[in-house]
Amino acid sequence: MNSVYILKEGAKQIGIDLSEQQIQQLIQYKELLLEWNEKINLTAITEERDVMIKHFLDSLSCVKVSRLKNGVKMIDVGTGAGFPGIPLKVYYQDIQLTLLDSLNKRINFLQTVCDSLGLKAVEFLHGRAEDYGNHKNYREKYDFAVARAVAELNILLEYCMPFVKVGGYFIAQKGPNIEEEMNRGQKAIEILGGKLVEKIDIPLPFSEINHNIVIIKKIKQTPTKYPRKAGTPTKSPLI
Ligand SMILES: C[S@@+](CC[C@H](N)C(=O)[O-])C[C@H]1O[C@@H](n2cnc3c(N)ncnc32)[C@H](O)[C@@H]1O
Repeated sequence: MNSVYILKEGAKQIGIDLSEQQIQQLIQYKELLLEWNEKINLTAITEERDVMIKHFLDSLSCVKVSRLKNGVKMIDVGTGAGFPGIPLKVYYQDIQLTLLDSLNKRINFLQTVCDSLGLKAVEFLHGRAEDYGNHKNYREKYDFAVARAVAELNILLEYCMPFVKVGGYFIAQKGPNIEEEMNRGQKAIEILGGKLVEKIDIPLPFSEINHNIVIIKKIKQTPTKYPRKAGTPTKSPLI
């Protein structure tokens, strides 16, 4: 199976159609990812097939969140090499996207990708979620915060909920078997002004693995003492 086939068919399995242009943008992204990965550490996934499935299709599975649509303002917290933010931007060309990561080399890579793919309305932030979450230009300014593979839910909630407007959503992309992690996150959801909406169990195309998407709605403002200073959410997670 070649990459184009995997993307086209995998997208159909998720329930979306990718245009020729979107396929070409993702192929170009894959080329840049593998090229830059030889110089800076971006991903441990280097087989083309795995990049298509475990990075691109997995990121695109967020489209299962019915509230996500063109026009929204979204921040991807701890985006790394751009997941899930960039594949979502390729699909919903009109979202206003902010990509945040604490590693500057990754931010440089993301700027190159967005320039090369012609993706507009993307903002790049280098720094820690705990610092930007307290900044007036970013706090409670987003319809959606998304994050994949950054931290356990109770820590991740403290990174992400401060960015979300009241009435907006936090989407956490998680692996299989997350019941315990969700139990440990209950308290943090409440403290930070959230309400669990649903957990969607999603089969990853061409794979045996099921992934989960946890959707949390922000129902009231996050108390101003959160996020605590950089490093504290990891050292003493809310429980
Ligand atoms: C394991 S990588 C995952 C990257 C990407 N989301 C993915 O799914 O492939 C975690 C990323 O989160 C970033 N990160 C971790 N803690 C962070 C924080 N407190 N603020 C901003 N970025 C953070 C790291 O620099 C790293 O790039």
